[in-house]
Amino acid sequence: MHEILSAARMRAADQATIAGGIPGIELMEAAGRAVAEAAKAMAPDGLVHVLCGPGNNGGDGFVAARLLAEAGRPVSLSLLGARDRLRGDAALAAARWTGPVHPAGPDLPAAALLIDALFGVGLDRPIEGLAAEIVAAVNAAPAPVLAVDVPSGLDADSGQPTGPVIEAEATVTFFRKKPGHLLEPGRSLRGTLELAQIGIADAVLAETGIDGHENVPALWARALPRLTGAAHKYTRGHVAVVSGPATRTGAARLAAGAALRAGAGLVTLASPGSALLVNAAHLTAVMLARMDGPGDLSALLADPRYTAAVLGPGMGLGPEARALTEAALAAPAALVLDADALTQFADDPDRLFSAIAARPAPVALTPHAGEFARLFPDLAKLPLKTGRARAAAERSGAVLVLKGADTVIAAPDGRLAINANAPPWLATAGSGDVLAGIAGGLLGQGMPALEAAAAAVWMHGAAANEVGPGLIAEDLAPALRPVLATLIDRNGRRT
Ligand SMILES: NC(=O)C1=CN([C@@H]2O[C@H](COP(=O)(O)OP(=O)(O)OC[C@H]3O[C@@H](n4cnc5c(N)ncnc54)[C@H](OP(=O)(O)O)[C@@H]3O)[C@@H](O)[C@H]2O)[C@@H](O)CC1
Ligand SMILES: Nc1ncnc2c1ncn2[C@@H]1O[C@H](COP(=O)(O)OP(=O)(O)O)[C@@H](O)[C@H]1O
Ligand SMILES: [K+]
Repeated sequence: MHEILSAARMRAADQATIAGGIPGIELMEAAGRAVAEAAKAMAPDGLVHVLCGPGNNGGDGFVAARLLAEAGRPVSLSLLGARDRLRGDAALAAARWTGPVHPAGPDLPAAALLIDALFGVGLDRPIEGLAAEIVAAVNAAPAPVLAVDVPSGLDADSGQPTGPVIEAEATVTFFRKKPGHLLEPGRSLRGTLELAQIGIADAVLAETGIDGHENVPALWARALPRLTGAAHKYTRGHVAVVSGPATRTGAARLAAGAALRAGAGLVTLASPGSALLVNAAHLTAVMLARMDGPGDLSALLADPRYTAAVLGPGMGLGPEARALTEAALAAPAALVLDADALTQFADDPDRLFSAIAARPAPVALTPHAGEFARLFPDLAKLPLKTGRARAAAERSGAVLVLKGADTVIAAPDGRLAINANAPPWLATAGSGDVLAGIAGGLLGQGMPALEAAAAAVWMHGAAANEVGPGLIAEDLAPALRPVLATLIDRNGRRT
């Protein structure tokens, strides 16, 4: 259920189902039924007004209107375009509606609920003219809006509005979610999302392929580190986190604390001598090692007990800082490169990618959009965030975590997950450092890189939800405890 389908793949799934013998009108009846049920739940009484468009999305609206009327609800319906221009299943669905069909316009009746069945995945250009006036009127109306499949005007693949767009309280979509339901601003515009099954068999996915998954625990829960009674701290991995200079140490400590909380057996902060005292004053369970330059870091990481290292948070730019990252790239540990450790390679990204290609252990890169554009200036111009992440993972050979409200995680082999559990109060200084630490903690426990990165992003969002508004980055690591408790039971088993 967590696969994601683009508009084109969704059409292919519809078509394959119809070719397999299930008439399209049956799918449309099932879709309309799901919309009608959602409408009843949203507005238990009062008028439901259904706005139908000229394609099959409008067809779903005709079905929902009929079923609501049959259930005794007052229903009115308006159609954008001429009734005799309706084709195929939409024409069939309209023929089964026996109530009046009003011409659609911006004058809306006072309704308890508006159903937006104007445009679905067939939208292929910006909404203009009369349709745009209707969209504006719907958004200005006091009634809540239930969108059919996608809020009209939203591009189902990118999550971007093509122009004027409906702001929905809720959306019912069919068979599988579309990328635009999870990518911002689509995720905000669609309101709550219900996934309805309409008679398309899961088996069609083998034929259509998928565009990725929603990032949910089912994707990676089986890869979580398994704790047995025989565990000792060295079986749980040792993570090194590289500290910045004396005036910029907080970010690395945030990452180190998060790595420990994510389950690493030991975490050592590798600190320049000049920053040792300030770091020491703030650390307890996290250990401290003096590290003055790339030679020291290479020597530290040559110890095979170091299973992962995190570089970037508060690290700084310039040749010395970059030499540290080069030393880490040459070491055997798995790596998380974040923030400055990415920007250090802005002048020569290929050098980073060839170092990644040459090392046996995995690397996760965790850029936000700005850092991404420095490493992948050409890819930053691609229209889809999913496409940007996928192409960057392929080029770099690393697992790519393209952060934001809608973080996308991509592997070089094409696997991809879109994260949708992060609340906006995560947008606060230092929260990215915590994410890098969680990822390092999971990688250090031997979790495969895509799974570790996806799990880290999900846990980060879940921890932020535990904390709630008012969150500061320091709150996140403690909040991992209740999150981990939902994933791992008291016997150390994955739940
Ligand atoms: N049997 C099935 O396949 C099932 C499909 N299902 C449902 O069908 C939906 C997809 O239906 P769809 O493909 O007919 O496209 P849809 O979203 O209704 O819009 C296309 C229409 O709008 C027009 N148009 C486009 N852009 C426009 C614009 N900016 N401004 C103005 N007009 C514009 C375009 O006409 P054009 O002018 O381009 O000729 C065309 O008439 C899907 O989201 C789901 O809800 C479910 O019932 C399950 C079974
Ligand atoms: N609006 C938002 N909603 C949810 N998560 C967000 C939002 N904005 C940022 N985040 C998350 O917060 C973190 C910010 O990281 P980053 O940009 O590196 O900031 P910093 O360097 O201050 O830690 C990322 O994990 C990102 O996914
Ligand atoms: K719609």
